[in-house]
Amino acid sequence: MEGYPSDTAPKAADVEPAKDDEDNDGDDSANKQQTDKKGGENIDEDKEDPTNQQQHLVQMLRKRGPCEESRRHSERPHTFWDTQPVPSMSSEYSQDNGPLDNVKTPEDVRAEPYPLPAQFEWCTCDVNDDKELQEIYTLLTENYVEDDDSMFRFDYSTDFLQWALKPPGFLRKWHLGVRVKGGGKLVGFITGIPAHIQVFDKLIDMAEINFLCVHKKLRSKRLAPVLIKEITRRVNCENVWQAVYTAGVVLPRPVSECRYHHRSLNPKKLIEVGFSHLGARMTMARTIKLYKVPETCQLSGMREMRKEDVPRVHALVSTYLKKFQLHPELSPEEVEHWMMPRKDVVYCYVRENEKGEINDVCSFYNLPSTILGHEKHNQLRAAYSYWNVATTVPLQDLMYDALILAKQLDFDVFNALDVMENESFLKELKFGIGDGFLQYYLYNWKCPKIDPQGIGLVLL
Ligand SMILES: CCCCCCCCCCCCCC(=O)SCCNC(=O)CCNC(=O)[C@H](O)C(C)(C)COP(=O)(O)OP(=O)(O)OC[C@H]1O[C@@H](n2cnc3c(N)ncnc32)[C@H](O)[C@@H]1OP(=O)(O)O
Repeated sequence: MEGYPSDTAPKAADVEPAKDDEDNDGDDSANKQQTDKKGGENIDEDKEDPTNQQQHLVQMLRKRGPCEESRRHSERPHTFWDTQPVPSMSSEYSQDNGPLDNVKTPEDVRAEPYPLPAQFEWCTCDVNDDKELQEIYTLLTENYVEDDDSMFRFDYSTDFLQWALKPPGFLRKWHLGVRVKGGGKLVGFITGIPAHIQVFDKLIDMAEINFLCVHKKLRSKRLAPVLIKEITRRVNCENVWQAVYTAGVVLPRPVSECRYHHRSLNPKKLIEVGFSHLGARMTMARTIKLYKVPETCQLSGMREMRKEDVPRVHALVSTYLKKFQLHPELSPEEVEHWMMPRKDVVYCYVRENEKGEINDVCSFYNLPSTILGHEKHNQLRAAYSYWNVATTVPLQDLMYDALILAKQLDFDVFNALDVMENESFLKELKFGIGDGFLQYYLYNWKCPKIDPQGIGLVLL
């Protein structure tokens, strides 16, 4: 997937902290609140109620819908997408749940790769080869998703790419590259990984498509449609006819429109680098205090997930995900792959009770961004909320510990989409709404539109 709130922006909106946020400044101690008030920083002195201001701003942002650029993008003709089996922008959402194309077999699939402009050639990338992995890393780190103002660019690490691209059953030929002819520089990339995705009542073998990237010097030359057609061909050759993907841009046609929310962990740095801004009538000191979290977990029994936890974590996660209209059906091996902690890549914690039982689990992954052209800071350390299941405590309490753990790991910001049951904790835990959308898409599938709360899928 792509994870900036829209291709447009990773930046949190300038949301002033709500008054009740001030009253709940991280360690949730009543004593502390009193001290604060005594301490002379009279947070209630403003005539306008900041709670109302925040709600007003959130409502405005919600009403505004996709940013203007995305809207223009969606209203123009789509030379490529209009030829593909995706619902058109103008049609009503379907009440059915099924494929758009006629049923085909791999024998119907074109045998030869699609032609590329003369100076380029296809390559199948080998992420087990350090040199090739480094080439992919360089292409992405220099050319992948940026915010609208080109202040930040995703910086997926090589370890992250290995993890993202080699789940159980991965196919090397779905790691597709474009090189300058003669084994030259890698200039284009797109990947698929296999997944079983449930959409309403149907379970479908799909490809999850990600990491579409064309070198900056080769933009707007219609290379992306060729990459998409060739990955489609390679996926179809395996008798797979549907795909799921996310993007910041609006294309024909989202099955769901979700939003990122951001929780500052290191507000000073976030403000210094322009990710967020000091709210009106806020000082840096008050902002730092507002976002302070305790040093240690507040729930008892929180510990890192271990290999022997896999069966139980699988049971918890797979039962939980069934609630959502769009979700992956994960095998125990997939849960092990996606959730076992990997340093600097993915973090997963379980809550074990006195009887040694595990009933709650939270996880987040590490996706930093390069900060472009900043003299003091060059990397933004962002944790992204992943699979979280709370059965013995409120989800909010579990996620509060996730924030604490992310802070211990020195993350600057904790990002979460409004998918699954995340709305239940976003406001209380002082997340600010992002300024863009993340669109979810299905390829060769029509179905009713799904609310963010019906989405049980997080793509990397
Ligand atoms: C069954 C199996 C199916 C498998 C496939 C399922 C589909 C998978 C689909 C891919 C899922 C990817 C999931 C992710 O990885 S989302 C991440 C996308 N990557 C980036 O944003 C990185 C930075 N940007 C770039 O590298 C380039 O700008 C890209 C490569 C994005 C476009 O290159 P360029 O800027 O040089 O443009 P062009 O002249 O070659 O081509 C223009 C055409 O491309 C359409 N376009 C632009 N952006 C996207 C986009 N994000 N998804 C789909 N289509 C996109 C655009 O609307 C236009 O078509 P049309 O509007 O005229 O019709």
